[in-house]
Amino acid sequence: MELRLNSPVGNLPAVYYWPLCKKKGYDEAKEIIETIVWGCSDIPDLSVPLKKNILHDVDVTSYESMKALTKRYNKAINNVLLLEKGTQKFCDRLNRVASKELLRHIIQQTYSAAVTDAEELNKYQAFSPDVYGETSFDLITQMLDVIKPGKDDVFVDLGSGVGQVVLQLAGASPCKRCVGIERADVPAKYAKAMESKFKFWMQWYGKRYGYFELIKGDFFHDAFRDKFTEATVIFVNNFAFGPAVDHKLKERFAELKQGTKIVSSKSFCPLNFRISDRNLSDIGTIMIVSEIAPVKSSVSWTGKPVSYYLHVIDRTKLEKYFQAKKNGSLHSLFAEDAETSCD
Ligand SMILES: CC(=O)NCCCCNc1ncnc2c1ncn2[C@@H]1O[C@H](CN(CCCNC(=O)Nc2ccc(C(C)(C)C)cc2)C(C)C)[C@@H](O)[C@H]1O
Repeated sequence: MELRLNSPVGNLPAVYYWPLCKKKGYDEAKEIIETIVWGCSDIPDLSVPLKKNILHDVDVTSYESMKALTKRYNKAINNVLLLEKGTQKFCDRLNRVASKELLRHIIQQTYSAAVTDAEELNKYQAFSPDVYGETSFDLITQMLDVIKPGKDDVFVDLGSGVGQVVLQLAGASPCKRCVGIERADVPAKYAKAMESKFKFWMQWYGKRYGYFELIKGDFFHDAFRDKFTEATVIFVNNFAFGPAVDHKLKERFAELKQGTKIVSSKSFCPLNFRISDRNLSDIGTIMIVSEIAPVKSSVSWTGKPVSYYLHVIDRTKLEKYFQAKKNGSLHSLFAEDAETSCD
């Protein structure tokens, strides 16, 4: 016994099977109803019938009631598609960027469909993937408001897990490429399913998304050196990384393009780093670091507000240092204040 939902833009329908799934954090009947609401959200003519007729008097525990609900929704969608066929109205709502809230719903729906056994994913990760919509989604949205990536940007998530951040960037930003690199078998396996479910749902709603790839591998592997050199925006949730990994990342950052932005949960260089003859090999000599103030919601599990760090690659900092040194004005600029080093 199946329940079908027609695509509001005439693409392949979504198919659910009865009995529906209902477990911690995943209620398929609720998802069907939310998907019907979102499916109608771009069609003004349906906003009244949606409440008065389509969603009227639904019993999610009864197959007949759910079947009748999907029939009313599919009939309404078919009528609209027939009316709009070939008109400007149809073109106007096709391949637009999804709203933030719709994208949140799509990433949740993608995760629920792709990750069939959430227990298999280790749960100690900083932002456990099964509550992505309630936690990380807003944080990433805030970072996008700070970074404002454009159509010429190439985004990389270092250690991308099942790929939710990459999908959010692909759906919410104009980046020409979004890349995730994940080495562990289980998340990398689920990332494949996430990719296909995300593409299905974005087409179902008729929403646009940028080119993205979720790669399996260790981001330190030589094969991925070009992923660093081509990147212009890098996110790395390095809070739990050890000094060895952070050190090796700094070696990769030394090869980044001028102007590349790195956002991380632990800074790669002290905020008050000052170039001196004693720290010329530190990564701080080629990057400008700043703290991104936490929003109200971003408290960590310790309850205290956490900060994030923006690093911008700027080699002119080093050039200015040598220039100043050359024309001897250095000692006046940098009095004998405490020197800091990066490592
Ligand atoms: C030489 C050496 O020491 N090697 C050992 C270390 C290997 C390092 N190389 C790795 N390569 C590929 N993937 C690896 C390697 N290290 C570990 N991961 C994977 O990262 C995943 C965890 N990810 C999160 C997955 C979801 N993506 C996010 O949460 N992204 C994200 C990014 C930035 C932010 C902000 C901007 C807010 C800071 C927020 C979220 C983070 C915590 C690192 C796990 O699935 C790990 O398997």
